Amino acid sequence: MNPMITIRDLNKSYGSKRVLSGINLTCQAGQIIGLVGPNGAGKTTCLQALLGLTDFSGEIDVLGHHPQKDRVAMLEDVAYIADVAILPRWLKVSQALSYMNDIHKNFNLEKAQAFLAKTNIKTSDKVKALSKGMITQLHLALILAIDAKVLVLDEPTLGLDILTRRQFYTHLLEEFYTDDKCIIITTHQIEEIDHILTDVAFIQDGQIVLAQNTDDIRERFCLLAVSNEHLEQAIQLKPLYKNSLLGLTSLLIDHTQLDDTQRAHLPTLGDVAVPSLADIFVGVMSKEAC
Ligand SMILES: Nc1ncnc2c1ncn2[C@@H]1O[C@H](COP(=O)(O)OP(=O)(O)OP(=O)(O)O)[C@@H](O)[C@H]1O
Repeated sequence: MNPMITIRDLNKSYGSKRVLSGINLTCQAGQIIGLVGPNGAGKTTCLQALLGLTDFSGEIDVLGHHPQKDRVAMLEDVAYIADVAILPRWLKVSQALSYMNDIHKNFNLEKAQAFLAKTNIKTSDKVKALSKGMITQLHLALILAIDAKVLVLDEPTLGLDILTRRQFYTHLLEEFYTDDKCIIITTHQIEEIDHILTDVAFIQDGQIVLAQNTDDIRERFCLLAVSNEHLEQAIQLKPLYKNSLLGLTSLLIDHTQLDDTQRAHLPTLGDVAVPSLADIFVGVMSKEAC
């Protein structure tokens, strides 16, 4: 099956400043990819290139379209939520709904209304009377009601309270996602989407440093909790990251860096646990040598 999105050797500079270097990424139907990286890593720039919002060098194919040359055709099947939701302040919610219904052939009015019914937003409200979080909710209602094949979400829950953030991800899975679609999502709150991601791509200084299926990545790494007695031996395993608390040290270990004997020896040094994606992210991004 052809990927829905292919990015090959994507590079982007602003003046003399290189912000994306040799990015390669593919996205297949059914995948929910988390593009995760620290501030300024290049996440938004990468999504903007994908959406044809900025020029770039390299190759990008979205559903057979070039994002800049075939942008209009591409956008029929691609929906996008930017990290800043901007809607005209004078607009009424009812007008926003009918506008979307008129201009987008894949917009499902009932879906948007059902989403809004779970919020405090009334169709008679004007945008200027909504709080920041409510404007984000309205924006999400409008975008998630588009029956798009590809959904691109840049920090979609920024500014939402925790209940609404959870509701959003439940809604995303139950009402939007099907296995013939793909979703790319950036967030700083990786622990909140840990359970919905099929894949992650960690980006740092404009480069993908790790891209892997989430099941494989959880098998690849482990968290080893050791007491001081075994610490010296455990450090020989070249952990990516260590964190000491109350006499126990947690070490993030990459199994691929160990031989069979070292792997077998791990449980004799301490408790071995499956790390969260946030643990792995911190370990991989950490520049501190152990
Ligand atoms: N229009 C621009 N002109 C010049 N530099 C820019 C521009 N937009 C982004 N950059 C730079 O590109 C780099 C990547 O920015 P980008 O917004 O893609 O990062 P990000 O990973 O989305 O960060 P954050 O998590 O903080 O939103 C940063 O160093 C930023 O300063």
